[in-house]
Amino acid sequence: MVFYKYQGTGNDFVMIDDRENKFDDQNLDLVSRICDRKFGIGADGLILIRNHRDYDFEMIYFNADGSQSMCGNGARCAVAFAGFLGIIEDKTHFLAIDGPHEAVLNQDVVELKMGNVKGITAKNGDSFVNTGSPHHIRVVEDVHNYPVFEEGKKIRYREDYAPGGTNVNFIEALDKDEIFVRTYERGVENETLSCGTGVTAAAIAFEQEKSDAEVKIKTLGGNLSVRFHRNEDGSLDNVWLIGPAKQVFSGKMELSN
Ligand SMILES: N[C@@H](CCC[C@H](N)C(=O)O)C(=O)O
Repeated sequence: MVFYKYQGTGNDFVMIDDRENKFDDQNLDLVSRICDRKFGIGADGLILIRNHRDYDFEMIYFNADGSQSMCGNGARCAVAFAGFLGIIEDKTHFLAIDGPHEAVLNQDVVELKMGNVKGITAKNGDSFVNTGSPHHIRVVEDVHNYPVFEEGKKIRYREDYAPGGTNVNFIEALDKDEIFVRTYERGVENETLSCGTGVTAAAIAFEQEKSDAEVKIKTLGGNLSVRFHRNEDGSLDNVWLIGPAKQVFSGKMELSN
């Protein structure tokens, strides 16, 4: 089977054109073997692109361990891949696990419209925001030297997030509209270089004053930006995640069960 590898600010994905529905999406062991960095291709996640009657395409996303959720960087990469396959031109309307999304593709840059967000839940000085995937957010002083893996793992498995768990983001303010974000991702069970739903949640938790905001984000894997509109009841719409998505290589894999 032919596969492609994409990365969106260092969050990397195996991409498969599965418009003929040949990939067994119930075989989660196969997904985790493909994503294994020593015994497989290696990636934070695997994405299938499938046909859908009402949309340009459907994105089926798996974390490296085979679990499923919404993936912002993965969706940006899926849009770039759909452009590469000729399924879309510069604008698209596609379906993901959390519902429909719009996106605009401009060379390597993808602007992705996220789902509406209910609001922010206070968590003892930290925050929680669901942007299609669950995200705990903590503001720290020196994010580069913060023990993201150790602290992230503790929060990920906390009882208040059981049984599903949560992703965990640590953020440092760099300027009035700029933050650095590091994320521990559930389903990868490690820090990734960037997390799209995570930086979106972090931007929403960070910028609580303005009704229309744009936040610049730095991650270990590159730069993103997030803009959104906050309604009077605290809910958010017109939430956009913007950044690069690139094909890095392609190859052929043997599919053995
Ligand atoms: N890397 C992703 C998030 C993927 C899903 C997450 N690990 C979860 O299980 O909630 C992103 O870019 O949003």
